[in-house]
Amino acid sequence: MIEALGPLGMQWEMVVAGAAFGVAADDFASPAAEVPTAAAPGGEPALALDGISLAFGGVAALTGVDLAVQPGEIRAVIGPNGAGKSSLINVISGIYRPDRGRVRLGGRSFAAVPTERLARLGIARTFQNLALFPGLSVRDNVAAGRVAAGRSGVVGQVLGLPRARRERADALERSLGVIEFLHLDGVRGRPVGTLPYGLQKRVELARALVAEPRILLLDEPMAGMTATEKREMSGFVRAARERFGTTVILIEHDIGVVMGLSDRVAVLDHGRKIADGTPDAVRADPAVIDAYLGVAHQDDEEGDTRDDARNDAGRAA
Ligand SMILES: Nc1ncnc2c1ncn2[C@@H]1O[C@H](COP(=O)(O)OP(=O)(O)OP(=O)(O)O)[C@@H](O)[C@H]1O
Repeated sequence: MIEALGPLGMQWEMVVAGAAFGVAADDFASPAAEVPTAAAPGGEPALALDGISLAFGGVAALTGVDLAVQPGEIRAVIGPNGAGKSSLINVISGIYRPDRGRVRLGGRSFAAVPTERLARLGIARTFQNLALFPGLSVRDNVAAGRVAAGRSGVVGQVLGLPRARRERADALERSLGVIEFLHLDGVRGRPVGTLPYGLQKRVELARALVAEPRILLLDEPMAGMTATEKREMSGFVRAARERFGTTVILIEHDIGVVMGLSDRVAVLDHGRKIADGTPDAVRADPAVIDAYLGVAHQDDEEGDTRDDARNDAGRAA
């Protein structure tokens, strides 16, 4: 199957070079920031946040946020604009270092998650704004998601050493499996930039899944999609959880999608977690209704008729 694909040539080297710095930086992670946790067999969450606080200047983005996500759970984080959702996902993926609190992952506790080791910690993510290589094919974009899992390094890749060749073949084979799983076979040779937006978002999901992450962070996976595309995407996220046992944490503005897809929903407001429970419990929670109705009321006063998260959420509450 791999031979039939032909060589990827320079495109593959570009992908490898793009990912190389993250792999090399692994050696420089600060050991002081990482503490083994006491294992709690059977009860250890896939991911836990303990008392996370983060401020930008005088603005408190997150205040004392706790979150425990169980293995295999689909967990949404919602909240009005500016509630702290992106900050939370950026703390989990190591882009932001919290001022206080710790992140527990895979039996380790971190003051700051080492972002260059995300793949090895079993975390993959998608981005709010697409972060694909538009000129590369779907297949090569998806294969790029395997690069950080490789151990041959950029020199081995460029020199075509045996281990690098094996890793490359393995990456392509696994990519084809995920491409088939997400029904992207028909476009696998197409440059990603020529695909409709909804399909590009699906390619991003494929690139995250090919790393076989234990935890998948989805940052607004349905943004800009049509209702049909959102339904399809929800089905693929659910199928991914079922097939790979992946734990999914998603930020999503479409409350209808969130309520239909998630096992549990955490609600942020002004950087604090105000609710956390099943979709039905959260929908009926007076604190959530207050938070969203307050925002909706403010919008009315401003004459704001945007179909954004605040209005969606207000309707849902
Ligand atoms: N890099 C930054 N520099 C300064 N302030 C920031 C930064 N990132 C976030 N903030 C502030 O922190 C607060 C939380 O922002 P955050 O983007 O996490 O919220 P959000 O819930 O993701 O919002 P949205 O739904 O609009 O994306 C806001 O007041 C925001 O202005």
